[in-house]
Amino acid sequence: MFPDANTGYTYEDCKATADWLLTQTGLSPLVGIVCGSGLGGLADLLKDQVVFNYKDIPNFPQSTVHGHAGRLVFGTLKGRACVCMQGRFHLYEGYPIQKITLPMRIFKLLGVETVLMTNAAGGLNQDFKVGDVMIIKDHLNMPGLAGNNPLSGPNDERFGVRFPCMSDAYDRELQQLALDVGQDLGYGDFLREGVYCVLGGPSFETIAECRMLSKLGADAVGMSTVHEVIVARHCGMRVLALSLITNQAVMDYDSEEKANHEEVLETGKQRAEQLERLISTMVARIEHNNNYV
Ligand SMILES: O=P(O)(O)O[C@H]1O[C@H](CO)[C@@H](O)[C@H]1O
Ligand SMILES: Nc1nc2[nH]cnc2c(=O)[nH]1
Repeated sequence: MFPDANTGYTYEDCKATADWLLTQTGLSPLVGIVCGSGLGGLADLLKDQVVFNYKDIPNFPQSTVHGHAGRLVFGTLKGRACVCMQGRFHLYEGYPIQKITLPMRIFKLLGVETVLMTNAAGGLNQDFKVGDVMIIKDHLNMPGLAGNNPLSGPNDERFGVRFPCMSDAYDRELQQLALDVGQDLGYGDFLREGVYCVLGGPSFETIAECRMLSKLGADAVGMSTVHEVIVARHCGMRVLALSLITNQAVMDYDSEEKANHEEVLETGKQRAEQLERLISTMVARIEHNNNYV
């Protein structure tokens, strides 16, 4: 379970991949986007695309999950240079945790300052409905609490400090911007804020686990994002993360509901257009001197 120090990539490995990408694209993006399960349509909005299949990128893992296309898309969104992961990596795919978070360090070395992430998640908060979009304000990192943290192993100060702070993991100004943009677009009815809990997966939660996570303060549960957030914050990028509530977590022994990936992808399809508009409007309003227009 504990990552071997040797499974990490060196700064030079990451730099070689970033330089390889920069040479091919000539585009230095300020915004990086990570698409969750079934939410990869966002990448299709980029203009003047340069696309790489993950299998062609040096050091990159492969996407193995349905709903994660496995393409890195460079281009412009609302005139801003962006790079978009159409598909992310998860612990349950069997990759070491340093490997699933490698793209965050590549983002940093490409020049990215702001990372916008999406994911599909189960709703634990009884006030949430399927189709709600939760702005993540904090997380519970279950694999991390058990010792599986992407920063385990030797620390390279060129990326960041040995003991990074996580009380400011989710940028408060970006959260406010998401709320403002959501209100402007008329999405107030389905926009929520809350705490995301990451588990290892791939099995969904038992009823007792859902009840426990809810008591611990989690509003939504999933199998991703947090590892990427930790690595992105370690190297100084600002982060906003959004959870699409694709299913209600089952909390009741009388319930007939059963969590399944098909429902997750189906809800993604239904809300994709609004999520894409929310993110692309945010991209247009992010300023990179740390201000927002
Ligand atoms: O978090 P993303 O990548 O959106 O995917 C979520 O959806 C899958 C389960 O349906 C899991 O991989 C879970 O983490
Ligand atoms: N762990 C977990 N991940 C999800 N991804 C989408 N829905 C869920 C869920 O209910 N549980």
